[in-house]
Amino acid sequence: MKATSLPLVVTMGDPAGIGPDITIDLWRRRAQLDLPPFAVLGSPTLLAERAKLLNAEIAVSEIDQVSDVLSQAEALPVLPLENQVLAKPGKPDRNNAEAILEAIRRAVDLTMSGKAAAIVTNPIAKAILYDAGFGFPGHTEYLAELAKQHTDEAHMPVMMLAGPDLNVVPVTIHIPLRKVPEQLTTDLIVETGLTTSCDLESRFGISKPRIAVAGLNPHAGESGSFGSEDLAIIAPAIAEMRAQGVNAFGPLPADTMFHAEARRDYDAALCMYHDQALIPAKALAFNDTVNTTLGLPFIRTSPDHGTAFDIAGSGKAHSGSLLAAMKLAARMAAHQRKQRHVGD
Ligand SMILES: NC(=O)c1ccc[n+]([C@@H]2O[C@H](COP(=O)([O-])OP(=O)(O)OC[C@H]3O[C@@H](n4cnc5c(N)ncnc54)[C@H](O)[C@@H]3O)[C@@H](O)[C@H]2O)c1
Ligand SMILES: N[C@H](C(=O)O)[C@H](O)COP(=O)(O)O
Repeated sequence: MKATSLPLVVTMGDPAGIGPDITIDLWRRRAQLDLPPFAVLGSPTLLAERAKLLNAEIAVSEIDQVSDVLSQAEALPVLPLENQVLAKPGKPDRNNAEAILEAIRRAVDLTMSGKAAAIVTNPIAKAILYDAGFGFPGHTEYLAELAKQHTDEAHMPVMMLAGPDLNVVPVTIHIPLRKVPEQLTTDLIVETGLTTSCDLESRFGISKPRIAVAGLNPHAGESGSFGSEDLAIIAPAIAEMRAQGVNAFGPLPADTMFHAEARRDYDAALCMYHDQALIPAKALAFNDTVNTTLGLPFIRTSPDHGTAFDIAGSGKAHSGSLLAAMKLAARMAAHQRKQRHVGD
């Protein structure tokens, strides 16, 4: 494994999903994959059982602190959770909710206290957590709340799906489609665009990132004939972003902005709702795209897929997106370290 100054922390995700499977698969192939060092926040027993089920000949070791990762390379290093984890693959259980959330909380604590370089989250099933009283739509919004608890400042989290040939940002995220027009405001688009531009520069090293802004309606509204939001809400947001120094342009008709030639013109596409952004990203590169949260005081990445309960424990889960998430987290952490050195 590649030496970086601090390891990553990888959360267990829903233990009944494919998080354990893909984590085990990457560990099994760690030498050939040149993985950054990492510790899993999860259940050593569950991971050992899942490895056995998958016929993966790996050892699992319980560690006390993240730094123990650096001195042992033989067994998958796991920081055990205080909450109990009992899970059968493919059978989500709300009794695991506390453990799932504990892993996320502790990952933030470890990263904010400087013991880990970045957080990589395995997928969670949101409905299970809602049943158990979880009050946030997903990781993205929960991580912003945890960041606030650490810093006493509000943070607006921005979801970006980063793929080999396409970065997309949904301005509205986990809301019903019918609520998109009412929640889409010029201010929200501007704030999302500013964070995207700033973090593409500071975390990805892209100088003066080009931000293509999608329209909401067919043909970006066809001059107002197919809807008013493109002219009344999105165009003023682009003007404001440009006034604040962001290299933004649009609104573009969403159906023609994702083909290969169009993608060469921008570094990220700012999209108006979840599926407008995530469909092209996942269609182009499902196994290589990473979900990352911008706008927070720590680095977080995640695979672009969900818990895939239908294939958990079967050996069919592709681990490419988790691999890409780990590598991107390590790359962003290294970039941040380099920038801090320059600033010293
Ligand atoms: N980062 C996250 O925590 C995250 C991301 C997306 C969805 N989810 C959650 O996951 C749950 C299930 O969501 P879904 O069914 O819409 O999406 P999903 O990504 O879990 O599954 C969609 C389909 O893709 C397949 N698939 C997914 N990942 C795969 C992989 N790595 N290898 C091979 N096949 C794979 C699944 O078997 C399934 O057929 C939901 O509760 C959702 O909220 C979580
Ligand atoms: N919207 C994401 C997707 O569909 O891939 C997913 O739900 C993950 O969201 P969080 O990272 O907020 O859990």
